[in-house]
Amino acid sequence: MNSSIELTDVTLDYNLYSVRAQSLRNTVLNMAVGGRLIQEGKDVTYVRALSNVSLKLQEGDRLAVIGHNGSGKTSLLKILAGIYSPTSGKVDVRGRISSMISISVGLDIEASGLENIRNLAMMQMMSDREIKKRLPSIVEFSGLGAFVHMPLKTYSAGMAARLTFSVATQMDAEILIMDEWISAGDADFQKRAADRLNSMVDSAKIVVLATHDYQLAAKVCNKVMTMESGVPTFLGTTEEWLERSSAA
Ligand SMILES: Nc1ncnc2c1ncn2[C@@H]1O[C@H](COP(=O)(O)OP(=O)(O)OP(=O)(O)O)[C@@H](O)[C@H]1O
Repeated sequence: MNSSIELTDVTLDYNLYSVRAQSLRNTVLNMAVGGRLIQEGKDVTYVRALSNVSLKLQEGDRLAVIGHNGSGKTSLLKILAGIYSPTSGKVDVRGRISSMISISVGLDIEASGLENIRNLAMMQMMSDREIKKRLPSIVEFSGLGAFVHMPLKTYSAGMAARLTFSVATQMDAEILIMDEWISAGDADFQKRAADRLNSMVDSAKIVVLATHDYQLAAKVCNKVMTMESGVPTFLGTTEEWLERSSAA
């Protein structure tokens, strides 16, 4: 089966259960940073993080999603990864997805590194057989050694990052969804992490990468989508985008 992504008029609202708009009286409700705050009566009741986003990607496409803080990049990736359903519109994603956005959500600080690796792998939809097969290489790549038997609460931030990265990048993804180019661990680990990410990007059929880094976008991606307040402001090839940016 061919991998593909098709979004049609996708809108995503986050309900806020009413935030008194009076406290926002002196601020402009909709600014360049963040999604659109939607007001009903006196209260702000939801944030429109994505507004009528349509997108078609096929095998070979590497899309960079670029925008200010709060413009909707992560929300879009979460929709693609199936973490959120859209408020309206249609999402059709075909292919095995590896998403490197929400993986650390499933960490259990009381459990050992090894138990956490198993849990995270299960959340990545790996089968028991696959986990068993891949466990040694996940542990080896993490470089955590005997620490994999210790509870996660004894880990430094960098050690925990090594663990999640090692699991997230162990799958053969057809569709790779990334929120920023992950840089985990110390200098030595970062070099190995970059090599692994590069090879994942090479072998994935479709890549979607949210980034603030224009150079990285131009290097890795053949398509670019820019976003402002949840609205796509440009969608085209990287060459077109570079031409526009240099003309602007
Ligand atoms: N759980 C939530 N509840 C309410 N609003 C949210 C929630 N998550 C995100 N938002 C809002 O949705 C909008 C889009 O956020 P999103 O995280 O998608 O932006 P982003 O482009 O990824 O930002 P950044 O570059 O800072 O990571 C923002 O206005 C944000 O305040």
